[in-house]
Amino acid sequence: MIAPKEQDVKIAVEGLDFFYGQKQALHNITMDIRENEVFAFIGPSGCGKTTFLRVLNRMNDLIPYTSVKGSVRIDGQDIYDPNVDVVQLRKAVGTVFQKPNPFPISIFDNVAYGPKANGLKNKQQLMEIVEDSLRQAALWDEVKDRLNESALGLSGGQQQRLCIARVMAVKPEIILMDEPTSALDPVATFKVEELITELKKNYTVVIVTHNMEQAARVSDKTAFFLDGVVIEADETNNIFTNPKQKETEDYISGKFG
Ligand SMILES: Nc1ncnc2c1ncn2[C@@H]1O[C@H](COP(=O)(O)OP(=O)(O)OP(=O)(O)O)[C@@H](O)[C@H]1O
Repeated sequence: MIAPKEQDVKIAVEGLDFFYGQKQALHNITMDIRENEVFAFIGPSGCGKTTFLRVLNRMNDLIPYTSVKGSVRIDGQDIYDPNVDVVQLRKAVGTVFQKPNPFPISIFDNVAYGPKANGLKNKQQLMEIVEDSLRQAALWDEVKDRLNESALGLSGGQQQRLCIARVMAVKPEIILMDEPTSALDPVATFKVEELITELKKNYTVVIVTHNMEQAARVSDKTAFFLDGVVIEADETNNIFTNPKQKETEDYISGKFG
């Protein structure tokens, strides 16, 4: 019998320590995230989930007094190498934030913003990218007749899918999502969760969530963080049904958090 092909490692983190000034927020994290997988980070407030997500596209560089030890490789390349072009890195590794943050311009211009900033002027090509990105974000049918209207007129759930389309438009390889549904109602949350499952066909998705049911629904792998340490990372099913560590079991059974 031929063994199924192992998915390629997309993000390889090794011995990662992270500091805000003197304060160490992440301790010796080693983790592989594979291509076309949805990887969820769970854990109580302040345990370092967002900090670690931001390590993956050097967003923490924007905060002074931070420092990193260890390595993060994407497709084998160390992203903390001084020669890395951070702007290119953040295009390849896009972020969707907790609160939808569309620009106060039209729906079309929101999605076209990145490609235009990269120098694309051809109207036909821009239109194709906008349509394609909105389709991938499962928003096209809802907005195709109002592309020139302000994005601020969309519902919260539509705005979040617009922000996902905006990330898609610059053709990333990895999408980081920091509690992407925490500001959304259950129907909008369901749509974004469906979308995440669809996105993994073409992208690697890393998601921070407070919602354990959400992690169980959308992710292939889950890492449980506690006080800046990854206590356990495994297939999501194992984490929720057969955790190896007592801390994980206590957390998922609601004993703390
Ligand atoms: N800009 C900052 N400066 C100093 N310390 C920070 C900063 N941001 C986060 N921290 C600290 O780093 C630790 C990890 O925070 P982080 O936001 O990564 O946790 P989290 O698990 O994402 O929390 P939450 O679930 O509440 O968003 C916390 O102790 C936090 O206070």
